[in-house]
Amino acid sequence: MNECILAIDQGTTSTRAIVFDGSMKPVATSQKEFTQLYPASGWVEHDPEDIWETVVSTAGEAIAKAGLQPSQIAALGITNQRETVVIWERSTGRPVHNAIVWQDRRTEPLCARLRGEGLEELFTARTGLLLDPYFSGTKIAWLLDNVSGARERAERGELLAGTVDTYLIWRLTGGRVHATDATNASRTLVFNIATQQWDSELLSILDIPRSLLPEVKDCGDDFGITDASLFGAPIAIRGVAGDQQAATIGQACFRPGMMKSTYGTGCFALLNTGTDMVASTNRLLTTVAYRIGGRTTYALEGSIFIAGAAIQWLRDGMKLISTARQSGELAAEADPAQNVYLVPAFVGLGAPHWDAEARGAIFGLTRNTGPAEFARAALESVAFQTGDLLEAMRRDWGAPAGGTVLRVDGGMVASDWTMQRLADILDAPVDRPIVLETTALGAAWLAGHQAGVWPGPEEFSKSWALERRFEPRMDHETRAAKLQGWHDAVRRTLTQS
Ligand SMILES: Nc1ncnc2c1ncn2[C@@H]1O[C@H](COP(=O)(O)OP(=O)(O)O)[C@@H](O)[C@H]1O
Ligand SMILES: O=P(O)(O)OC[C@H](O)CO
Repeated sequence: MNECILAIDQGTTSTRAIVFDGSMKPVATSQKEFTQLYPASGWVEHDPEDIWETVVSTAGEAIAKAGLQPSQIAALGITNQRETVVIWERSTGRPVHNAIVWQDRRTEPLCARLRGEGLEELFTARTGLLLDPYFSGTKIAWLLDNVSGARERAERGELLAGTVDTYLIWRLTGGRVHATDATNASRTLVFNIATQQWDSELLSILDIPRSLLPEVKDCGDDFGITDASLFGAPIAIRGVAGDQQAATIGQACFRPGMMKSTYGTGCFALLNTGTDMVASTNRLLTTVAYRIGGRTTYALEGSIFIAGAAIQWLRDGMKLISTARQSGELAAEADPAQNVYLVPAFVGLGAPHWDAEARGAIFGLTRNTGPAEFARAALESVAFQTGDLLEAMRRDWGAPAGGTVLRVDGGMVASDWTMQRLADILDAPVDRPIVLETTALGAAWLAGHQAGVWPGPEEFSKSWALERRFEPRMDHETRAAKLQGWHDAVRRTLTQS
């Protein structure tokens, strides 16, 4: 029986395709970066054609590297950068504009107007989100209002919209399937997470025609079959989830209280809250963790916009290092007596502050401050921000029975120094698994399970294996002093108190 699964992980800066064998191990990978477009300050776009090209080429390459015929792939799972939106022509598949990326801040004036009209509470109650430019809804509204003829064409039913998964499913199936999954839908600002339906009142506030939007399916479902001409044989698309939710699945966080944090460009921590839709009083998001067999599991999410991107800034902007790996080596040389704090609000601050107008700041510089202190401040900022998220989660949900254990993944967790500092600042163990491609693994599991060739959640959970646990080692006084310094730096960076 064919038990190999292909996963496509369409991320913010690159696309990865990974083939997993029947024992759920990655056997072949292909990765391609693509161009980031910054047409104006605070704007971030992707050319959908770039996204498409990297998906098709990496998928083909991964299948070939695995030494398989496409017909030997049991199913395809898709996971994707969330919130990023595309609008395209129903008849040709041609996008009417570049994709507007999750990091893009152009819709802050619209968000501010809606907040000013007192609508945030309504949006939060229905969607679990906040009125921040991060989410898809205001981006769709911007496209309809600013692309010539788009609104009229949308009203005539000529256009379709979707997050990146939806756009890929449309193209992979040769324009036959317009669908998304519940996790991606839950990031759009127009999806009611309690009823699991598009919300007509929110759609009307944002003036988005319902006909633009896809059908919302379970994460493991029938999303159609890829056009045979793409890979040489049709492949069934059986799993879809937003990348942070896929990582939650890949980390086997299936029980309430289990938590993962992914450190890529940004950092996203998700706490499984089971069937409880916990409303945050600490500015966290309530979101769909996964929907399997018609049953919705929820999560509390803390989203930080800059994590690894701060290391890219050290490398490409400041030119203090030539590889990301050097950041940890440099940080280890920093002077313990210097208290330098970086608040990486390069594109505003996400959870729990949600200050779109804040910008990055550095505090505590002296004549002795050098590259090592900058590197430590950048890496520590990731630990401090995670600490703020976990504190908010504790307030909203309480401490998990048996104490907090954080499962980590993403490019940055390669840094032992950062993981140790994370455990120290959190005062909690940090678990790094052997398989770090948890996002792709989560999508693969959804597809493999749905296709009936991979085991259920319990059996899958047993395959999760620890590579290293980082135990907290910092003394109480040092941690308390550092946290105080960090909170003081954040307070001075915020534009609103
Ligand atoms: N050894 C390291 N130390 C610190 N940061 C690292 C290290 N290796 C990679 N990174 C950071 O991790 C990020 C890449 O992680 P990845 O999970 O591939 O991101 P994404 O999926 O968001 O594109 C980059 O921002 C890079 O700066
Ligand atoms: O593509 P990543 O890994 O940077 O993840 C982006 C998130 O999905 C944004 O919400």
